Amino acid sequence: MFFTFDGIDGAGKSTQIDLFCQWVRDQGHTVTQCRDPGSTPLGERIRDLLLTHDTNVSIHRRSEMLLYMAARAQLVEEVIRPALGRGEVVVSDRYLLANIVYQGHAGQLPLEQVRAVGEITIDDVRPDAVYVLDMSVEAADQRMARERDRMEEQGAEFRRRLRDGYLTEATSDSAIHVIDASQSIEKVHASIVAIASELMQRGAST
Ligand SMILES: Nc1ncnc2c1ncn2[C@@H]1O[C@H](COP(=O)(O)OP(=O)(O)OP(=O)(O)O)[C@@H](O)[C@H]1O
Ligand SMILES: Cc1cn([C@H]2C[C@H](O)[C@@H](COP(=O)(O)O)O2)c(=O)[nH]c1=O
Repeated sequence: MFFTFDGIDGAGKSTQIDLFCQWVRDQGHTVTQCRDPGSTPLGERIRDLLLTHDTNVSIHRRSEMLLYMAARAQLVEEVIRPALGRGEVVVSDRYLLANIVYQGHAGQLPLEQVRAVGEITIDDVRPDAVYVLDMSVEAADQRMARERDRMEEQGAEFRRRLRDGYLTEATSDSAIHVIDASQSIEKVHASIVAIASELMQRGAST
């Protein structure tokens, strides 16, 4: 099975992914954990380009969208598809939804273009569940007591469009589960596990 985690920066993705991967292992499964962009040599180079502050490198929003897409195409072919083929559970820190929301809804590129290129990158490798960790921008900001990367520096208005974008996408895609990330770490984990348990049981019985 394939699970992805997404949401605005600071909502607690890393914390929940670690807990979730451990829970999946405790159920007796082998887990392949990856991040988008990243987790391949090409993807990690692209990640560096996209997230590092470098005044000598300007990145237009369309170039940004395509760089994220290229990293993901490589991730699918080098990591995700092979792991699913081996029968492993794949857990990805972000995936196509982030492209649609960051570069489409918040970056204001035409959504139909982002979706169309996105379909090329994933080549039918779709998550069984997409967890969107949702909380107010102000509360997430308070959790981000660390140095911000290039994407995280885009201001409150951009971040508000991100949150709205995630919530909008969730209304039309039944694979997306919006989780109230303002709850305690344990409660957020329990909500995530409840959904995964049901999906895994359903998968085992078909
Ligand atoms: N439910 C929670 N309640 C209170 N604090 C939390 C909760 N979840 C995470 N935190 C804290 O908030 C901070 C940010 O968490 P984390 O690094 O998991 O989120 P993130 O910034 O979304 O992740 P990423 O680095 O993948 O973008 C950390 O200090 C973490 O301990
Ligand atoms: C996949 C993807 C990601 N982003 C943004 C979202 C984050 O700000 C960074 C990734 O870093 P994190 O460790 O996952 O927080 O990149 C994006 O803008 N578009 C994408 O497709």
